[in-house]
Amino acid sequence: MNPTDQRDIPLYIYHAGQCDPKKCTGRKLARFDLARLYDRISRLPSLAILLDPTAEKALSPADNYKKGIIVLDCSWEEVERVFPELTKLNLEHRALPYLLAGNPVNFGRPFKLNSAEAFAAALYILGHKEQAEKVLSKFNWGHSFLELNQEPLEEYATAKNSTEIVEMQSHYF
Ligand SMILES: C[S@@+](CC[C@H](N)C(=O)[O-])C[C@H]1O[C@@H](n2cnc3c(N)ncnc32)[C@H](O)[C@@H]1O
Repeated sequence: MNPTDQRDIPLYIYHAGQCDPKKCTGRKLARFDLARLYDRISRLPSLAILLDPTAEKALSPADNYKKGIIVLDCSWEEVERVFPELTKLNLEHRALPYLLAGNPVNFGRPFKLNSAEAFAAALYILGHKEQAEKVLSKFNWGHSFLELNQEPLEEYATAKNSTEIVEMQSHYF
């Protein structure tokens, strides 16, 4: 497990402008200064981790997160089109392991997390549990995400590497 670094990990959102601004969890995090919002790809910090549901490699505590974590806030219908466009950037693409959405839109659906849940899951796996809880505290469904996923999140946070995370997730299918 990573030694827990008490400093918050920088969180970035690339906002593709495809969702209802009133319901967008990424915009809400930016309003609370918990994440920084970008609407231009060129501004994204290089070498950061990009949470990409189409990535081949799973996020694990072995990943270097010092440059921050990026979420791409776009419509789920656009995911297959938009993520490949970002492969030209110098980012570390990582998928999250099996976890259930706790938000009312996709409640109980595996892998289909919203932006706030994706950040919280990554933070938890990387040993930044307090920051994960701070992110989720801004949403009235936030506790559901942690309750639904407590056991896998705790287990994933002990993994040595991506291969181990992939093995672990098979316990929850
Ligand atoms: C598709 S957007 C939808 C955002 C939603 N409209 C909202 O208001 O939060 C969710 C983003 O969270 C991240 N994400 C969600 N589930 C993921 C997974 N299983 N693996 C990696 N990233 C994931 C990705 O960056 C993805 O683009």
